[in-house]
Amino acid sequence: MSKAPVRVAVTGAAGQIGYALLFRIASGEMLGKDQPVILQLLEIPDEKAQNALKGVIMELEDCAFPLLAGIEAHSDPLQAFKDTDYALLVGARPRGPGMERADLLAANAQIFTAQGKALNAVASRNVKVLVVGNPANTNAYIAMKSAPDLPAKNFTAMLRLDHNRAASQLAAKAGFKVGDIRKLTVWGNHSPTMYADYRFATVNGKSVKEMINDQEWNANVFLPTVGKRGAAIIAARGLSSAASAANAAIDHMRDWALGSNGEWVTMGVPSNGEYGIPAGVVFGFPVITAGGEYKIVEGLEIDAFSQEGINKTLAELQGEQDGVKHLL
Ligand SMILES: NC(=O)C1=CN([C@@H]2O[C@H](COP(=O)(O)OP(=O)(O)OC[C@H]3O[C@@H](n4cnc5c(N)ncnc54)[C@H](O)[C@@H]3O)[C@@H](O)[C@H]2O)C=CC1
Ligand SMILES: O=C([O-])CC(=O)C(=O)O
Repeated sequence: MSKAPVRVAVTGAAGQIGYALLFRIASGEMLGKDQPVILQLLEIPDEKAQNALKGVIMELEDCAFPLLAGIEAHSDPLQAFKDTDYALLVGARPRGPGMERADLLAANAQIFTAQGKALNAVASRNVKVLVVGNPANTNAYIAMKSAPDLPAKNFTAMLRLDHNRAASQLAAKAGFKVGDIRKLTVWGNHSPTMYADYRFATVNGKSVKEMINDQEWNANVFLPTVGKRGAAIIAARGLSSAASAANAAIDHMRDWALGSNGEWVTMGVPSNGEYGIPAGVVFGFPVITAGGEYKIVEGLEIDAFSQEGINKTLAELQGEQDGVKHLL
């Protein structure tokens, strides 16, 4: 018997990530090739954006995806989030050339307060929320705080792009297939301060750290390359990453919904105090997912270099949170 459709809300649906994301959700890449979906798309109440959204919907129709059970266009989050099972909060103001992420904080805080409240009012009580729009961790924190009737654990931020970037850099350096890496993680904020950590990573049972054996490369090449990759793409393309961001969003939601088969993945999730991260801070952690739930991998040894990296990204996140306190 075929499954009942689930509702997937996507904000910023007419933007560049939306354009790389919606077709993959509708084709079953996110929730499985047997799971029909209803897309509930949100754009700002602006004629140009709403027209662009109409065009995207025409293209979705023209794909004749068998799993696409319905498409809705909205300009009000209270309608877009009605009964939604999954919410991908992409819509936000992207960073342009020379712009710092901190500049985006105030503009985006307003958006995520309103959207958190709307989710609280009308979404499924089990809604799984992924925040992509930057600053992603803090926006997820704002949405979570604005939705007191929903479980805090259901609010997550996207660190998967950083994770995937780190995996590719390591594979290129050590000469293994990127899909063979296990036990990689990225701690902290989705920003240049993130701490990508391959101390536990293995390829076919062999330690990646031992394969590379180059702390100077780790500190002075690998970490800055991964941390500044978003800016490098903006400098090259004149636009921020879109296809790779959409791909990471698919990876994040797929693994959360369908399980990671015992493997580690990185998700930005509210801390329960693990690794000394204060409770409630939305932080990148290694997690294992199963049965629609994630579990933070605990008990990993944190050496002095890693502790310094974690402290730095935590301090940045706490600074961002302090900056929005008055809005919550
Ligand atoms: N977490 C991550 O790893 C990454 C995050 N990003 C972030 O994702 C966000 C989206 O990026 P793009 O799609 O490239 O931007 P874009 O500017 O192409 O599209 C954003 C869309 O969101 C819409 N929007 C703005 N405010 C909205 C609201 N309140 N409700 C609904 N829709 C709204 C805009 O009208 C626009 O169509 C940006 O904040 C960007 O910085 C981008 C790459 C990676
Ligand atoms: O850097 C940006 O503004 C876009 C982004 O989050 C990324 O590519 O990681």
